[in-house]
Amino acid sequence: MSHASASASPSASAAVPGPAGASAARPAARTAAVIPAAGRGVRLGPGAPKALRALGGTPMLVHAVRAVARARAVSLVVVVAPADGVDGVRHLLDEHSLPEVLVVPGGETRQDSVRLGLAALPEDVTAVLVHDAARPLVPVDTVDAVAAAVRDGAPAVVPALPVPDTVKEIRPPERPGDPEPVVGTPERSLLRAVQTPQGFDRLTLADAHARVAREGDGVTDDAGMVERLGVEVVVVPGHAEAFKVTRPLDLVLAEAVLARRRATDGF
Ligand SMILES: Nc1ccn([C@@H]2O[C@H](COP(=O)(O)OP(=O)(O)OP(=O)(O)O)[C@@H](O)[C@H]2O)c(=O)n1
Ligand SMILES: C[C@](O)(CO)[C@H](O)COP(=O)(O)O
Repeated sequence: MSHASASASPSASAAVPGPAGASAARPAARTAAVIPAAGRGVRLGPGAPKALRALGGTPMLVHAVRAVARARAVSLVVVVAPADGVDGVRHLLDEHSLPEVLVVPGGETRQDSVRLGLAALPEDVTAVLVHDAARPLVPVDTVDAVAAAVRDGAPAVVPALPVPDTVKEIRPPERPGDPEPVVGTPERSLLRAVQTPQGFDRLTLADAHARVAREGDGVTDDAGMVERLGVEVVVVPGHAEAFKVTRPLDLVLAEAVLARRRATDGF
């Protein structure tokens, strides 16, 4: 990401061959990253909001911003902060030499926060990567792979890994506390555990969010919203270190991964 100002810049244009081989002006792709960071981190346990919890002495959010900003394709980063914590997050990013990152207030759900982040993007942004602050250790190669697939024309891209466990589908028990009846075992070779950043053509993602907001329906990831539009989502390889810090044990693992990186790579 360039260290120029994050404010909107005039659209660049590139001459590209049209369908009949003629040359037509098309806006050059400008890729932004939206980082939802407005969650409380209830599953991680008591403490500061999850994105502000320390990992190797640095807030998780700062790791996540640096991880996506390292990608060459990303020219703008928007952080979606807790609505009552925008000034604090602004200050934190300034302290960590990230003044060019935009900070906007988030909403009640992840879906609301992503929608608010999208609304803050300048008009010339044509591609968007949505990345959880809670995935602070995503390798830059994964970010690059997602951005490249969008640049190559995929309207929606998810990084994902095969699922190591056998997965059961259950039916909610009739009485809370009763054992859960198993209703099926999906074919594991066809399952993928989905990570972030998820990459999108900007208009496709905005349409998907508008539709889900209208229908008042919750979906746990952005690609799931695009699927509802009937638009194809494709998978690129994810990475084991792009895991989400959700529960206390995840933080132990993240500290270990970071310590190993610092010992071997120097950061
Ligand atoms: N209202 C919300 C809820 C979540 N998120 C963000 O979405 C990402 C993935 O969500 P998750 O891991 O579920 O975070 P939390 O909602 O904070 O966790 P929990 O459900 O345990 O409270 C996180 O970076 C989180 O900050 C957000 O921006 N706004
Ligand atoms: C977007 C996501 O990280 C993809 O795995 C995930 O769906 C977020 O879910 P959560 O319910 O906010 O943990």
